[in-house]
This record gives sequence, structure tokens and C-alpha cells, in this order.
Amino acid sequence: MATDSPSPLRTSRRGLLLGAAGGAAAMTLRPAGAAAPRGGQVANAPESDEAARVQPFFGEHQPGIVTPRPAAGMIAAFDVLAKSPAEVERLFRGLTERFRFLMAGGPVPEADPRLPPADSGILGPVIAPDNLTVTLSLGASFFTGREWLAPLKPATLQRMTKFPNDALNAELCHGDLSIQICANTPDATIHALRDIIKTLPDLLVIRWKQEGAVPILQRKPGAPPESARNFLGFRDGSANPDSTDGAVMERVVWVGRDDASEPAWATGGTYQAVRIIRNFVERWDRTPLGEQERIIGRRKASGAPFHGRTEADAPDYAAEPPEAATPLDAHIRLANARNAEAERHLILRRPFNYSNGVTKNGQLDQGLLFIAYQRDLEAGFIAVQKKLDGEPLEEYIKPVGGGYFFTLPGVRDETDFLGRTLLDAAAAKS
Ligand SMILES: C=CC1=C(C)c2cc3[nH]c(cc4nc(cc5[nH]c(cc1n2)c(C)c5CCC(=O)O)C(CCC(=O)O)=C4C)c(C)c3C=C
Ligand SMILES: [Fe+2]
Repeated sequence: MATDSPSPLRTSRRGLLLGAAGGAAAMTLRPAGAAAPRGGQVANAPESDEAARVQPFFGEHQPGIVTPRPAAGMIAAFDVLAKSPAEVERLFRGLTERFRFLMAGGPVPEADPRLPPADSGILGPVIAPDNLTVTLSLGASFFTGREWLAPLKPATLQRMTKFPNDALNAELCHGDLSIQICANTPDATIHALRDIIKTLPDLLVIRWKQEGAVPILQRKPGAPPESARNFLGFRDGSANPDSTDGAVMERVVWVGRDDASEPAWATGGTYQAVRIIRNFVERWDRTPLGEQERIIGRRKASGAPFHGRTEADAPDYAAEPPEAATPLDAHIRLANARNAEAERHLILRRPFNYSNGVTKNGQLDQGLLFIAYQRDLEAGFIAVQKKLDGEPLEEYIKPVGGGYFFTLPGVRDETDFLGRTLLDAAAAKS
């Protein structure tokens, strides 16, 4: 136990320790009975009022999809050991309880010191919510690996297959279940992941994870919104559908009640496409600016389309003079040709930049943790990726991992839990 008046020995040792950081004066040994030092030289932690920010947990949809992207994001994919309906229900209820607690924050219950602590402790004894969202999605194997769930698989959910430019690392692909964790700080996302892993070790085994970040912008008062830059130095997110527009999200993101092709239990859910896409940044940094801009189809500094002024301007390919037009194979033009057909393939992108260290060949291992949400996986991500196959950007990028998942509908209230509609539908069928 710590006491208010430390023994001379302890005072001396503390003085010696402080000496390492605090200079020669602190090295002097204090005689017994002399006044104790007034306190250590604490290195201040970075401070932010944002740590208190709470995102709502209950709702028709899960959080973390139309929620504005915070600075830190992670996808963790798991294999699920739960097989029977009772075990799957325990898994879903257990995850719901942890997600709800972690997002709300609060004091960690005190544990008997003879037992492992209730919490990793990395956020201290009172967990700050820190804008945390935790989002649960299921892979195709979750359904096909359980006979009683197979008939209830969402219509376009499938195992991710290789696209021509992919070099998929099996250790970074697929999973029965994905958990997207986003917060203001990586500490909060790692804390949540460790909590989840600790809570359900007999039902969940982690398969892979990828962390990422979004640069924080210093917004000038009254200035228009700007999107963050990716590791190619371009603004990423300029032409995303408006996630604050409920009608647009109904059309682009959420499985609706009217969706005859989908099982009724999936209403309010969405498809999640995850891709870990390495960027060859050294090669990109040696590429002329004009070529970079032609490959993407936007100006690098402003993010504006070729014949626009700001990044908020929509490209108008029909109005461009042919001699200075956006190349037909520019990334943005292939991804969205801005015609009626392209309207059917809209997706909501929510990516994070990742930086994993250095490869064996002495190159930076950086890239994009690409995450997209859509109400139909085939009409959304898969159709857009097929249009991008063979694009000039491929010389600079290499998809190495990821997977497809179905994000469950939201938790309505305290009596509800994640996956409840799926389990009700399964029980009704049996
Ligand atoms: C299959 C979907 C997409 C993948 C994979 C993808 C990878 C990827 N994108 C960039 C950089 C940018 N993408 C931009 C726009 C954009 N990208 C997609 C789709 C995928 N991108 C879409 C649908 C769009 C919007 C097109 C439009 O509506 O005009 C942009 C421009 C800014 C913006 O609109 O966000 C950039 C820059 C990288 C580096 C990358 C893989 C590493
Ligand atoms: Fe893109």
C-alpha cells in the first residue's frame, strides 16, 4: 500500500529514478526526516475533450456506417466456434452486451486481486467512450457452415474471389464474422478488441486484423467541408453519397422491407466489402504530377475534377472539351461514369489509411483499408471493381486481403440483441 509519508529509503530511490529524467539535483540523497518531494515529474498525456463523445448504440441500423469517420479504424475478422442455435445466441448476446458497454464507457468493475482484472486497463479504471462504434457483420461461411442457417443467407453474400490484379494472402482473407471498430484513438479500438477477445474465448478466434487511420483536418471557421487524403496524397471521399441524407442511404446502403430478393430478417442491414489494398508509394512518389492526376481523374492539391474548381464540384464528362477531357480510364470515371447505369452501382466508402512497417524488400508497407457499404454486394462493390479491373492505377496498388460480410440490422432497445431477427427466422423455420 502507498503511504502519504514515504520511508527515507523509498524517498531516496524515487529521487534516483527522477534523476534520470529530472537532472542532477534530483540525484542528491535526502537525509531521513527531510521534507518529502512534492510530486513526480509527470509527463502529461495528450488531452482532448473528444474522449467524452458517445455514439448512440440503439437504432434501426448499427452504428459505424453513416457515423462520421473518426481518426482510427480497424477491421478484425474471426472464425466462430459456436455451432448450435443456443451457442450462437450466447455469442450474439455476449457481443451485444460488450459493444453496448464499450460504446457507453464507464467504470470498470473492481475484481478480486487474486483473479485476472476485469479489464485490460489500457484506458484506465474509467473507460472513456471516445466516439467508439463497434459494428458486427457475418461472412458467407457463417451461414454455409451451419446447416440450420444456410437457407437464411442474404441473397448476394458470397466468399470474396480473386480479381485480376489481386495477390491475396490467405492469412488476410475472409472470416465467419467481422467486427469494425472505430474511435478517436487507436487505444480505444485496441481496448475494445481486447475486451471482445477476452469475453468470448470459447466462441470466437481472431483470424486477421487491419488497423488504419484518417488524418485529422484543422477546419477554418466557415470553410466548406474537405475530405481527408489517402496515402497517394489525393483527397478520398469527395464524391461519396451523402451519409446524412436518409433517403439516399435507403437507396444506396440499407436493405429495405421492399427488397423481395432478401430474407425479411435482413431488413435494416447492409453489405460490407473490405479490401486491404497495398499502395506502392515509392513508385507513386516518382510519378509525374500530371500523370498521377490523369490516373485518378482529379487535381491533387484541391481534389477538384478536371473541369471543376473545388472537390465538391461534380465531374461533368459530357461538358468537357475533348482535348482536355478526363481520361476514359481515369479511376473516378471508371468507378462512376456519371450516367443512369452508374446510379445503380453507388456505394458508401468508409476507408482508412494503413501503415504496417516495412516489407522484406525494403519498401514501405502502406495502403488503404478499403471499406464500402451497399444494399446489394453484386450491384455495388463487385460491379464497380469489375469496371476498375485493368485501370492504370493498378500499376501502383495491390489488393492483398479482405472479405465480404453482411452487417446485421441494429439493436432496437435493451430487450433486443444483435442477430435476433436472424435467430427468430431460423427458429420459425425449424
Ligand atoms: C471497387 C471500388 C473501389 C476501390 C477498390 C477503390 C480503391 C481506391 N480508390 C482510391 C482513390 C480514390 N478513389 C476515388 C473515388 C472513387 N473510388 C471509388 C471506388 C473504389 N476505389 C468510387 C466509387 C469513387 C467515386 C467516383 C465518383 O463518384 O466520381 C478518389 C477521388 C475522390 C473521391 O471521390 O473520393 C480517389 C482519390 C485508391 C487510392 C484506391 C486503392 C488503393
Ligand atoms: Fe477509389
